[in-house]
Amino acid sequence: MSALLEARGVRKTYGDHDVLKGVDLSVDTHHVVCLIGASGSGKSTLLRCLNLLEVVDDGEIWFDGAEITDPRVDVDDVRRDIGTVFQAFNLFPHMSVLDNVTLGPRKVRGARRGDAEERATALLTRFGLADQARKHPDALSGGQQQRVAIVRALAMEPKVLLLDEVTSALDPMLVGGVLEAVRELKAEGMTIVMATHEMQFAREVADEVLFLESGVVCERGTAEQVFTDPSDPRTREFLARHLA
Ligand SMILES: Nc1ncnc2c1ncn2[C@@H]1O[C@H](COP(=O)(O)OP(=O)(O)OP(=O)(O)O)[C@@H](O)[C@H]1O
Repeated sequence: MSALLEARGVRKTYGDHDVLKGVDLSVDTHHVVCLIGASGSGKSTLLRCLNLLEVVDDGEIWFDGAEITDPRVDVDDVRRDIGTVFQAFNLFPHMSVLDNVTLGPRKVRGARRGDAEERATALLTRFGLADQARKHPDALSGGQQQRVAIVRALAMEPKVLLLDEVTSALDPMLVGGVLEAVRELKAEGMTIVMATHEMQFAREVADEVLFLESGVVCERGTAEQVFTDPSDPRTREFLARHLA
């Protein structure tokens, strides 16, 4: 079976800074792929290339059997199926939690309000947010807001979820609840690509781990291989600092 989402030789340059230097990535359905690496190594940029928020300078992105970097592709169509959750939750502050979650299904997928609300309520309940549905985001903790952002992405029924440092902006006390939500998604078989600084979590959930340094994938393998027997000295050095 071919991969659901692939990057083939992706290059991205900002000015004279080569941020991605020919990155290959292959994500199978139901797999969790974790991107690890130092700040500035290119993890977020890679995720932004995968959902076409960035235009790649070279290489291709393939999704669901089609090359989506082909200029004839409708970007909005593609993004409907690729859910993305960012470090800063990016909820609409003037809308209730429920409206934040139902907006996409109603406006983009054309769902009826009643159906969208029913589904949103079921998702909010599953992620422990049923009591928050009528509140505005600023009445919620950062961890709750991030779980709403995950629910909002799920409400669009994406085929893959891209998670960009979803716990980095959170108080350490609130990280656990968000990681638990990701754990649940994995258990349900959601396909996920996740950039993270949470090494223990990556080790626990990843089917594959990619270690990026300066826009190059230095190491890739199962979590077991990468975390217990890394072959590249740069990975060893990084993990020695971050697994301590
Ligand atoms: N829009 C942009 N314009 C110019 N440079 C950028 C832009 N976006 C990212 N960069 C640069 O690209 C490099 C990679 O950034 P990126 O955010 O992808 O790294 P990262 O591995 O996700 O880092 P972090 O772990 O801190 O999120 C950094 O040097 C960053 O400054």
